[in-house]
Amino acid sequence: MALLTAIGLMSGTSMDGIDLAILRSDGANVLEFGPSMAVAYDAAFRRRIEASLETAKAIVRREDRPGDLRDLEREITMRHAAAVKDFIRSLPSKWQEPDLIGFHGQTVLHRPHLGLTVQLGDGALLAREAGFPVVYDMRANDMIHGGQGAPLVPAYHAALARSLPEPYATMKPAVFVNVGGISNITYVPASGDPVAFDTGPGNTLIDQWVSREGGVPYDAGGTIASEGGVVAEVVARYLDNPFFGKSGPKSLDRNDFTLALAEGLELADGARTLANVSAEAILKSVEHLPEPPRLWIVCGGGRKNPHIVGDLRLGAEKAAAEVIVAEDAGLDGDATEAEAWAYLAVRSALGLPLTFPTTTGCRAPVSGGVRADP
Ligand SMILES: Nc1ncnc2c1ncn2[C@@H]1O[C@H](COP(=O)(O)OP(=O)(O)OP(=O)(O)O)[C@@H](O)[C@H]1O
Ligand SMILES: CC(=O)N[C@H]1[C@@H]2OC[C@@H](O2)[C@@H](O)[C@@H]1O[C@H](C)C(=O)O
Repeated sequence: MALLTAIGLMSGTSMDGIDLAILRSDGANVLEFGPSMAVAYDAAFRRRIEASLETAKAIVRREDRPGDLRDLEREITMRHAAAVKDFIRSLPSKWQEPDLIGFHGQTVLHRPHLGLTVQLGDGALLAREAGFPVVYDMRANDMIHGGQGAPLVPAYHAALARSLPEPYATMKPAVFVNVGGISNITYVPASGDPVAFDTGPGNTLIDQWVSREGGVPYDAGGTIASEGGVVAEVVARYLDNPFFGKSGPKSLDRNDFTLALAEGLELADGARTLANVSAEAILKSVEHLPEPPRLWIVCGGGRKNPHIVGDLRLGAEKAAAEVIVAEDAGLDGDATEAEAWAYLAVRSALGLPLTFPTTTGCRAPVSGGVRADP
């Protein structure tokens, strides 16, 4: 089978910037990992993207670009192009000629029940600017085939699960948790298909809270939360949401959960309580899994919040499961999603499925993505 080298670009729901990674894959396994990089968005640009989520609510057809969304799409794409050029310049020579770029774009609207998902990102412009073929718009085809359009990272998690080091390789079922803006999980059994769905708020509520109440973009190292306590009634109110009672496939829009239920808390109590909400939301997913997991592998920015990981560990230990972060298994937890988009670009180029009935609810395994050549 062909071996392809791909760069993956992810700008997720946390809207904190662009993650980049490069790898070589045959579409089934990753044969070699290259370096990764992150480019942070400045605060003003992050606010502009945040504001665009409001504007995007007017979108009816996915090609609509109300207000300044067309300009913003161009700006996002040009920032990705600059990031790719910097990344390639920084790479050892053996990585400098990628076959493909996998481009996620910025999700500004996700309405799975309407079959509508919108990622701002002009793949043709990126291909021209970067000078390499681009695979983009990877969620749309899944929706056309009855899927939620998210999460897409499970195909990659399943590949990672096949190459975990001991003792983790044999600890199945294993669950990969991506604690990004929203959290999502991939359940990998010893045999059979992976099961995946979004599990609830990840970092978004914490970020919004500490930004509004404390003027900082995120609770670095969970230090703000360390000064506070969990307010159990608030956690209970969040977990009362009907979303948690539904089995998968299911996916969330960034704005499906808001700070409304946390209003009135002190800064530190709010940060601590919302970290607990993130952990409890993940633990609740066990109700919808075929069997209780033995191992949780935490990826995404939220693994750096010791309260999220600590609360998850406390809950998991009650069910005799172990919680590790990506690095414990030799993985790069900051780069996982960017790697996933590189891997998915390779699968798209080879015509392999990106999503499955058990991960997004599509009617049959389907490929996806649109290719743009320079
Ligand atoms: N040192 C840290 N301490 C605590 N939290 C952190 C730290 N670094 C990052 N984070 C959190 O992680 C978030 C970024 O996570 P990540 O990059 O996984 O999100 P994302 O790419 O938007 O993901 P997704 O697409 O899955 O929503 C930040 O907004 C912040 O809340
Ligand atoms: C529509 C959209 O962009 N969803 C994101 C978001 O962020 C996390 C979660 O919600 C997940 O469903 C998805 O991203 C990951 C990377 C995915 O598709 O696997």
